[in-house]
Amino acid sequence: MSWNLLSRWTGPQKASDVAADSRPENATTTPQFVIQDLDDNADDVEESESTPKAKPTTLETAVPTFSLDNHEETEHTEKSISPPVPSFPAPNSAQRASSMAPPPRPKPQNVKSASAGLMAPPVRAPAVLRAPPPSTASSLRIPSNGPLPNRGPPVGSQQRISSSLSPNGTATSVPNPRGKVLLSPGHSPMDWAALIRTGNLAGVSSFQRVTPSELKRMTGRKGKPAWSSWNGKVYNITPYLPFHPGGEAELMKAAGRDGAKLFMDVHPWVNWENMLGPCLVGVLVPEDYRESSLEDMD
Ligand code: HEM
Repeated sequence: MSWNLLSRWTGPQKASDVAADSRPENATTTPQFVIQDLDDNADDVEESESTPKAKPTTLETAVPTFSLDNHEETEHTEKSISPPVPSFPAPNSAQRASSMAPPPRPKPQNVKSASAGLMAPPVRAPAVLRAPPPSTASSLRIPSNGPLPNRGPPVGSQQRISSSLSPNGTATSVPNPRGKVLLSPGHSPMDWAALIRTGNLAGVSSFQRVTPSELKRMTGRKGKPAWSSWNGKVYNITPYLPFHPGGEAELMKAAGRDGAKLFMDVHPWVNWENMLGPCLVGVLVPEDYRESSLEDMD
């Protein structure tokens, strides 16, 4: 059956050329029949050539079961199967050869009475291993002389004298960002307040009429006093120079001229007239005051 069909499928003839009597009873010209027959043919070939084929087989050996009773036996089996754990680095390896030797074990101290339970005192290192004494050139060494850090200005210095109370117990000024200066002892604002209570500090015997040219000559230099005008009045600022918190140089800028603008630019809150009242020399008069006054008398 199979051989006849095979010769026809492979030949050039059509299915209609095949004789009706040569067809099997259930044979048709549809491909399904052909495929079915091919399958049958393949089975025949396989069976005839005995190609190895997987076949369901029944297990002849029983499935092993485990129980707690044979625990030791199982462990032993695993140990014997698993490979030995290698130590790292492996012996004779480069890592092992180059690695540092383990630190030596500390030698037991000479403990006289171990039963006492006390630790032995630390062993002093040999002198060659100890740090050398600090040399005089070391910049880290605390200086034996001079001011120590965070201990304030040196004793007897100007900063220490004027930074707190003065020797006579009065407050003194300290430098600050505004431009205050250090005042010498005995020249605090309190000292000035005490001084102006004593009387006249103008340096003149009587009230003066001061012309601008006269004011200009009173510069505080070449033995002359320092005068300055404020609101038409002339003041002798010479005695106040060492008491001025802004410094003598600053105050001297107003000498021989009107000091109102300089004064108000720096400290408009300060009361000039109250502070320099006993220093009042006189009033500022026009330059031709004498001539005009003489003319008025005529
Ligand atoms: C002639 C009359 C003057 C008097 C009575 C006087 C008085 C004072 C006083 C009481 C202070 C302390 C102010 C404070 O603590 O707040 C002071 C500070 C100062 N004064 Fe005068 N002063 C005078 C003129 C001047 C002039 C003419 C200048 C500048 C040209 C000047 C420059 C300063 C400066 C820079 C300070 C320090 C900064 C400050 O304290 O604000 N002063 N003066």
